Amino acid sequence: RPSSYLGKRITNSSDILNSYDYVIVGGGLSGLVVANRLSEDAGTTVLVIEAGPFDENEPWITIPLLSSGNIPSLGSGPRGSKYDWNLTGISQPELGNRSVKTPAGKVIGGGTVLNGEVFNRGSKNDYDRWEELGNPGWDFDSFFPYMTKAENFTPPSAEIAVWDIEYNPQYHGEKGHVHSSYPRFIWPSSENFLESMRELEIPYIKDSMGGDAAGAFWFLQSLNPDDESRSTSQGFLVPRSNLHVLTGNIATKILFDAGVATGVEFSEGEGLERNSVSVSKEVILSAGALHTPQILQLSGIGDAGFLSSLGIDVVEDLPGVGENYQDHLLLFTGQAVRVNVAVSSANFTNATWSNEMLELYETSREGPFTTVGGNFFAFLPLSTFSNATTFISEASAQEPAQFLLSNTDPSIISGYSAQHALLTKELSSNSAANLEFILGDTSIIPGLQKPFSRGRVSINSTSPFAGPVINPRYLSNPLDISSLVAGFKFARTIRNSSALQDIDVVETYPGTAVVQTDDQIEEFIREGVDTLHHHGGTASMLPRELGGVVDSSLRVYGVKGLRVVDASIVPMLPAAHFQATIYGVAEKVCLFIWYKRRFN
Ligand SMILES: Cc1cc2nc3c(=O)[nH]c(=O)nc-3n(C[C@H](O)[C@H](O)[C@H](O)COP(=O)(O)OP(=O)(O)OC[C@H]3O[C@@H](n4cnc5c(N)ncnc54)[C@H](O)[C@@H]3O)c2cc1C
Repeated sequence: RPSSYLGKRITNSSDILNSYDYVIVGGGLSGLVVANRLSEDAGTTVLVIEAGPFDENEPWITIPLLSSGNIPSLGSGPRGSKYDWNLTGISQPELGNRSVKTPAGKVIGGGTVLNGEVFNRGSKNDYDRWEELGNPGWDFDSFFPYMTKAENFTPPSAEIAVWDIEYNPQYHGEKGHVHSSYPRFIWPSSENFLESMRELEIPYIKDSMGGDAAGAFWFLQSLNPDDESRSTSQGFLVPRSNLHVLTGNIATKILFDAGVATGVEFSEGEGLERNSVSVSKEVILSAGALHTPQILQLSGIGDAGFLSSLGIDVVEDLPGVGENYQDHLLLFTGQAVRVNVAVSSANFTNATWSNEMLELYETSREGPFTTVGGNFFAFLPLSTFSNATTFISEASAQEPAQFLLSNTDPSIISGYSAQHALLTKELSSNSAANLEFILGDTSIIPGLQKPFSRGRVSINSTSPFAGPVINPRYLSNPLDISSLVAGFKFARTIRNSSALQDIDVVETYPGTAVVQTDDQIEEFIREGVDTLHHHGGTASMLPRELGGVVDSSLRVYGVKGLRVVDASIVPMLPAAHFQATIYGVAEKVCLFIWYKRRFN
């Protein structure tokens, strides 16, 4: 990782130009990808405004295992640190009124500095749905080249390849700026997990990155193979004199003149001076799925009645802003297990062993610290682990509107109904995953991939420093808890496979005697389920009559000179961890921007 950005780095707002061709709000994953492409043209001026600072290459960010937060005795990495917005959602009735902490990167690189480094893509069908919802050019085949464009793939080394890790070069890019590679260490229990999948007749996928991702596979990490350190979107910050990066400043609103975005207002913090910068071509909003709707609403774009109730002048009545929120849900507490192998992640409770392994990493970049705690997982269609017919009849009997908040605009109900129909159809698919199973030697964890529940992110104050109100509405559609209950039971089936019994896998928590019946499992899930940090949908790319906020070129409806480019635009989550997809979204939008520049 570059220890610092060598281009024009600005901390004092008086040092920026009065006007730029493009101003990008948010220097996270998407913002930096767009900044890179736009500034390739030396005659184009680009400013990135980022609320957070540059990080300082702290070991709890760069060392994969330390930063993953997956081994409790090694700390929680950057989560909860000064690089985190430290947000919390509002209390959730379906979770026993628990509020869920929602980490989000407040740093150059955004979520890519905080994330768990899992780098994978969904199945073809996951993206084809985006086009089916009315977004031409976003089917898998059209979108795929942009996902690979961002990637800098390194094939598995000879020592790793002996684990049957194979790859198809056509599924990867080699010229992008985010590294994807396999760590130099394989957890010994992975072999048993691999064998247990074979035993349960789950397809083994040699390379899941090309659109066939329903099965079990080794996963890539966003990992720089040169020094086995975290690879972030900071790699896209190529030093150029026409690319300026202003840190430590919060964008407070987008400025409009007669419906055209003319600039951005920003400030170092509450009670401090507000400054502004003009823009001659476009404002690109890349503040992430939790902050983008906040900035839109503060700028007068959102549901007109709601904005007026807060005294905000309406620039465009767009009820979809902040709606259609989706997240993957993970049962982090899962089933804690104990494996009987000499080298397992349980060994980290032994400080001597842990220090030896850290030294191994520091001296030769080898050993378990190169991993994020596991190497292998499975993304499974519903029929693999449950009776899909029951789910299909329950979903078919649902009236979608009943699962949204009572004050939901009719356009959003139409959009959700269209998504609900696609989700229902997928319940019978063998090529679309419904749940993910993270297979590690301290836990077997199910994660919901195709949520039927939809939440909302909004403001309740006109202060840009107040933070968004996050109402994820987790499990508000009961189909989601049913999937997780079935997944919890299947995790026990995996554990009981003879391949895992060969290493004496024992469930240590919650324990079969304590949590046994469906009701008990359900209660256990409600008490423990957590965010998988894949927030999306809050400025969805959908037709306007389906509650959309941006069109298929990611332009905000009804105004000129403003695009949203980040996880907010994803209309339905793919069954995959999110970053590899979002890198593709940010690469793809540049095509539209270039096209407009050349031909308009
Ligand atoms: C803890 C955690 C773990 C994760 N684990 C994984 C994983 O293992 N694998 C995976 O694929 N994905 C993972 N993700 C998800 C992935 O990192 C995100 O989906 C991705 O970063 C989203 O990119 P984005 O561009 O939408 O937003 P971000 O990367 O979040 O960038 C948004 C940027 O905008 C800035 N910003 C916000 N508001 C303002 C404002 N008003 N003014 C100026 N700047 C502002 C933020 O500070 C931030 O830098 C994880 C995320 C988190 C938080």
